[in-house]
Amino acid sequence: MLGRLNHVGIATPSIARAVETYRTLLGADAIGEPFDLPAQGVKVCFIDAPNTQIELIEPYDDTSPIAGFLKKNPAGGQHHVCFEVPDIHAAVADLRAKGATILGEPRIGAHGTPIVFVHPRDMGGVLVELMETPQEGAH
Ligand SMILES: CC[C@@H](C(=O)O)C(=O)SCCNC(=O)CCNC(=O)[C@H](O)C(C)(C)COP(=O)(O)OP(=O)(O)OC[C@H]1O[C@@H](n2cnc3c(N)ncnc32)[C@H](O)[C@@H]1OP(=O)(O)O
Ligand SMILES: [Co+2]
Repeated sequence: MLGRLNHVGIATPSIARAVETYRTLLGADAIGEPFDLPAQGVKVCFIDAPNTQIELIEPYDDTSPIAGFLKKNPAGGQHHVCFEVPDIHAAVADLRAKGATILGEPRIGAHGTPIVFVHPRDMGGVLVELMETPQEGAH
């Protein structure tokens, strides 16, 4: 089931400030345009690294799923890791059969393919996102 690491999600109170940090301290130059994803409650900006992506996420509004995380971590921090899976519904069924808690049902994520989250208590304290592998040619 476990596929490639697609991205590392970083929660931040300000995408603009986080982008500046990655640009000035790490020399990041492949930085996408920020965009809103109200259905997921976040604003998003991708930074390309050679082997994966950094996904900067900022709350879209007060009901954002990352609002609680930022209350506990006001400066932001590492929020989730995302692994690709070939078939999201098969992955969800497999995980549920093994007793894991899946947060909600698969929904379309920032890459346009279905995503779902596994509760951090089942994953050693790490919030894990599973994402159906994009078709060849898509990003
Ligand atoms: C950009 C779109 C999309 C993509 O395509 O990539 C995304 O990535 S969207 C990213 C944001 N969306 C989500 O995170 C959705 C799934 N998350 C949730 O459903 C909730 O955030 C949560 C994981 C259930 C946490 O709910 P919350 O109400 O914020 O927290 P609690 O205070 O109730 O915490 C319960 C428990 O979990 C621990 N926790 C919370 N967040 C994290 C985290 N990011 N990593 C690790 N652990 C986390 C929290 O500390 C609590 O632990 P205990 O105190 O031990 O109970
Ligand atoms: Co993500």
